[in-house]
Amino acid sequence: MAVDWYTTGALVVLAAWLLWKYLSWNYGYWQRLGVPCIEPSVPFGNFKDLFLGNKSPLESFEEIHRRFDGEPFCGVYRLRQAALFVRDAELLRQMMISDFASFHDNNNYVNEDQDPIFARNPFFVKGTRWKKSRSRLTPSFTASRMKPMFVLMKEVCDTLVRVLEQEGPEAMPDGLEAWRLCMRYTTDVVSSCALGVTGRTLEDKDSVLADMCRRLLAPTFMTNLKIAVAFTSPTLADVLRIRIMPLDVHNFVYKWVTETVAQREQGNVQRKDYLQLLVELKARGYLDTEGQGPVEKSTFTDMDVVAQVVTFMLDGTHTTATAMSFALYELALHPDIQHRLRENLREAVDKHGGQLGYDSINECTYLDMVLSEVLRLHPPIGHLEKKCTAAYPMTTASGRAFTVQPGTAVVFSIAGIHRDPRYFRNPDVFDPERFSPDNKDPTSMVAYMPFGLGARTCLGQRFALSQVKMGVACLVLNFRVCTTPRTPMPLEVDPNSFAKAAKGGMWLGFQPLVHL
Ligand code: HEM
Repeated sequence: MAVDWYTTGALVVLAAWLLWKYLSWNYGYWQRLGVPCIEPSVPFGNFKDLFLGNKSPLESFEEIHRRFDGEPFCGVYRLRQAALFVRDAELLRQMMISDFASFHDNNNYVNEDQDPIFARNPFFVKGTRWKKSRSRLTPSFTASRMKPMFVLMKEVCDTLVRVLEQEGPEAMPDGLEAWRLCMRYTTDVVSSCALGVTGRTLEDKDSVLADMCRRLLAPTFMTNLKIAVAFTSPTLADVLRIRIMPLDVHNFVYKWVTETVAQREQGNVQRKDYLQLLVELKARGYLDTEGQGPVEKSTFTDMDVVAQVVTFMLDGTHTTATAMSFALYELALHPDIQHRLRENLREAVDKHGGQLGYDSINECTYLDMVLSEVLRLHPPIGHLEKKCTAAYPMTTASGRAFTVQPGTAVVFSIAGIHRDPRYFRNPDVFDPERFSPDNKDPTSMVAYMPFGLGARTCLGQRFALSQVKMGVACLVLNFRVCTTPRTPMPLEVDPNSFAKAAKGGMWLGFQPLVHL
């Protein structure tokens, strides 16, 4: 049969044109509403560098925040999806706190069949299911339930010091990669506080547990790509059967947690840890709210227990290891601040019988100031994405009214707001004094949101701060943290990182202090 080249050519051109039309048909959306936006390009919209793996999500969103200087919000396109990008801290508070009913869902998606564990993480749960899950878990994170965990954290801190006394000097002149070190610490703290088991990842950095925790949300180009596709187009994610958690990691954690639960149930073992609360929740269907409100009974399965342990393992290790390693980095770069912190910590510890723990940590205001500034300059979660759940009227800067339609993604850059000179003077400078109780500027405090804002604010904030403060305090009290020839200066963000990470690693030296 003779090939009709004209017809074939015409069909190819038509198919290409239809594809181009399909990918770009939404690109006039913001212009039509009079919302300022950047010209998008097929097929990536305004996120070409993110999809090609040249920039991390944190940097991509921060860059857009900077580009729209003077605008309270703008429109962006990710692939074909039109999203409203909010740049104004007051407006964000209005939308996410006062008008929460219009934005109660996060703009994310995981397929429940492919990722049953992630699908139960409160971060991914939507609507009334989220409300139920949040109220079921909130009692596990009260201050009174956190206090006994300081004793467990201190045990891990002692191991950290012991291990570092051996590894630190051996690793010179390059020093140690601080994120991995902090990840070993946070993994051991979380294993101890959440599961009541000794993680031993500090003693054995190549342990299976350390590997599994790192891979729960492996910072790779493929992970970022899968997340970007799933968040932008759930239908495409379903068709491609996208799974975010690797299958071997899923199988490992499921077996590990259910076996531990069975041991507790059979042996009637009682411990004061998070898993015990979940076992109680599974048995009774509710947790004691310590007088905080009425209790509602619900079914809590083995998969629910596994999912909540993984939520703790994932959210409790990666973000906190990031915060802790950036704190050590800034302290290495600012020896004067490190010295002052050490003096303040010594005073607080002396005041409490030489014990590093709940009381001395809460006593040390300067530690709180340093950490607050670290979380401002280096928020581990650089941007957030919400979904409009009820039509929301707005007005452009030029006075034109429009409505944010249900289903529209509403995004904002925490990193961008935290470095916006409207809210923080000399925003790129590391200066803990901003958070001194006498200096706190109310305008800055409105814009400070490392743990998010509103009813969906981070559930583990108390635990996170306790864990990072204990880790930083024990290191500063026992070592001089310093830069080495391999320390990244200036620091470049790893384009594959989801939570902020330094490209090439965060190399730092730890010189043991002589205690007289
Ligand atoms: C420095 C460490 C951490 C940072 C910076 C951080 C930050 C955040 C942020 C920005 C959000 C989104 C809040 C929003 O949507 O407004 C969030 C949510 C969440 N975080 Fe954290 N987090 C940290 C540690 C932890 C820890 C240790 C846990 C658990 C033990 C945890 C559990 C959660 C959960 C369950 C949510 C979802 C809450 C919901 O949607 O209801 N986080 N976190």
